[in-house]
Amino acid sequence: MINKVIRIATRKSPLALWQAEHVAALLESTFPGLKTELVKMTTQGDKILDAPLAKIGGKGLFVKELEIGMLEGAADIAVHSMKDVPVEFPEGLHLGAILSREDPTDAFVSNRYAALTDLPPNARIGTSSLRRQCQIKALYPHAEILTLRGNVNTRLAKLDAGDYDAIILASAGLKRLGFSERIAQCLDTQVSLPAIGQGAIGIECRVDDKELNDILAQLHDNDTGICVIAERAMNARLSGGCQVPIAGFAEIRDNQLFMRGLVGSPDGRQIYRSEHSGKLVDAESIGKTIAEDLLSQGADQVLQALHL
Ligand SMILES: NCc1[nH]cc(CCC(=O)O)c1CC(=O)O
Repeated sequence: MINKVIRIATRKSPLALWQAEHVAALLESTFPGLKTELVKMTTQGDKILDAPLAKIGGKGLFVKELEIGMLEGAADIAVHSMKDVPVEFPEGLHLGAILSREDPTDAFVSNRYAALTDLPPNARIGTSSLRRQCQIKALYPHAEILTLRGNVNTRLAKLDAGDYDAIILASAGLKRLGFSERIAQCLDTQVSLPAIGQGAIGIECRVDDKELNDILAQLHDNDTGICVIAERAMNARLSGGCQVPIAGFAEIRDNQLFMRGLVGSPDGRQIYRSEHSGKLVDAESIGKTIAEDLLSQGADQVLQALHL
């Protein structure tokens, strides 16, 4: 019996609440006696809905307020989509656990077309992700990419209102919220390489809370953790947030780590790719090697142009 209440900081979007409630249920079922409480917060990323995230600073917009909550003692843990978590943590905080990954792919969602390849050349596609934009434009240079912000439910409503021929969203978010039937096609990772950490949920906590860290360690999924380490090592070397056209996706096959990375220009005209594999214990160096490889191909120029 653990007599303890864990206060979980979360954003208020339906997906954030689903993820926080998922962690609450996991904790309560794994540790009899343990109770949880949700501490609902609003982040900068939730407030600024009219600008593409890339233009308003990107990094950490969805996590900062939750981190301050933990440092000030208003909450014990914060539940995040790993995709939204910057590679550097504030002093005193770290990841206590990463949960097993949900479907990492991007989803093609449309009310008129069954697959990306069915779209007419000048189709209107909704996404505010430069990573998705870059990969779609590389394949379909005539596609028109239109801004699409807001939470998953809002984005589906905008599609239904007829603003777009199709939209691209993370499959994981749609599946978690019960919208699997809205997915026309899960895009192959060769077509749309996912974002670093996509589909994985991370639990952040204070470094110094030993009892809490021991509890969280039991929820940790080792394989997902290794893949996310490799992906984030690539991102650290490229100093990219989730709002730059960077993709990175690691998988474990036959006890080997296999990873692919990509950097491109938003218009899809330049696209650099790299892949490496190796031992699981070398996850971090595999991610870093991919980053070095991309930089040596010319990715640094693409990234610099975006940071101006
Ligand atoms: N940037 C917002 C965000 N952060 C995490 C997810 C999806 C869930 C996940 O990747 O775990 C989404 C929505 C989306 O990209 O469609």
